[in-house]
Amino acid sequence: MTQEFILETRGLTKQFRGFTAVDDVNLQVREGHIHALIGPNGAGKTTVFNLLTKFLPPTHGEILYRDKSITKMKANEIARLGLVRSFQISAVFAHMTALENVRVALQRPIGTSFHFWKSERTLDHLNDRAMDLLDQVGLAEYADVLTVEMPYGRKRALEVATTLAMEPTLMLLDEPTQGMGAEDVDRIVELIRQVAKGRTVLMVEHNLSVVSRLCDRITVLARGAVLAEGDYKTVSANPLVKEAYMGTEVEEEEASA
Ligand SMILES: Nc1ncnc2c1ncn2[C@@H]1O[C@H](COP(=O)(O)OP(=O)(O)OP(=O)(O)O)[C@@H](O)[C@H]1O
Repeated sequence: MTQEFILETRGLTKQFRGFTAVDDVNLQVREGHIHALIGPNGAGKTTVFNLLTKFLPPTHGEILYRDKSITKMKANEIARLGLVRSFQISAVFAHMTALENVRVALQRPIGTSFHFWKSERTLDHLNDRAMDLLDQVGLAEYADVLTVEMPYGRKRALEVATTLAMEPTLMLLDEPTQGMGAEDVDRIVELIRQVAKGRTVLMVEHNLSVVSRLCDRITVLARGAVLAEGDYKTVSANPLVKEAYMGTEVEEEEASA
């Protein structure tokens, strides 16, 4: 039994016309952890995420969620199980307010079932729940602000709120601090720490300072394969990781430490 792992991959492989983008990856994500997937550009991180969230079918291998194979399931089916990927900003409606966006997310159908907010609860309940989610991500004061008018970092927080609306057990975050200034990064780090309470988070993240502050476990990918795994101290001291990151973030991190 491997109950302690909420998500596992076994021999996960993706080939694009003979090019192996993901090569025999065995990933084990422990329940309750914040787990990062890192690696240099082109390492296969996004492809792994796309395989996990059913945007792509694997060429070989298996994906298990709580010990059950989800390899052949569709995106909406795994969302119903609680495995939810944070939506990109493009999926947030620019000309709706923050509150309206969260309400839409709460009413989003997942497969054949609807969130219970949709049918049985009154609009007031829906508003209360949406406000509660905005509050959780520190956006209460932005409730009536049009999304298009919100600063970038706040839009990313809104994206987290719309993901929370799907009631994830395992939340997949795709580069949550990408393109952010230091102040927004700090805010998002704190936000992820908050929302990770009582759930598992798997994130692709380039910012190694964020990874070192947040993550319990890190898997390093290089050329599609797992290069190293462990806590930040262990993987950042690994010579293979240093070599893969030559001239990039790990060295810069150390220089600024
Ligand atoms: N649809 C596709 N068709 C062909 N090759 C692809 C496709 N998607 C990804 N690749 C290739 O697979 C490799 C891994 O790409 P991927 O985007 O998963 O890496 P990544 O680690 O997310 O990189 P980055 O950090 O730059 O986002 C790259 O060489 C990429 O060119």
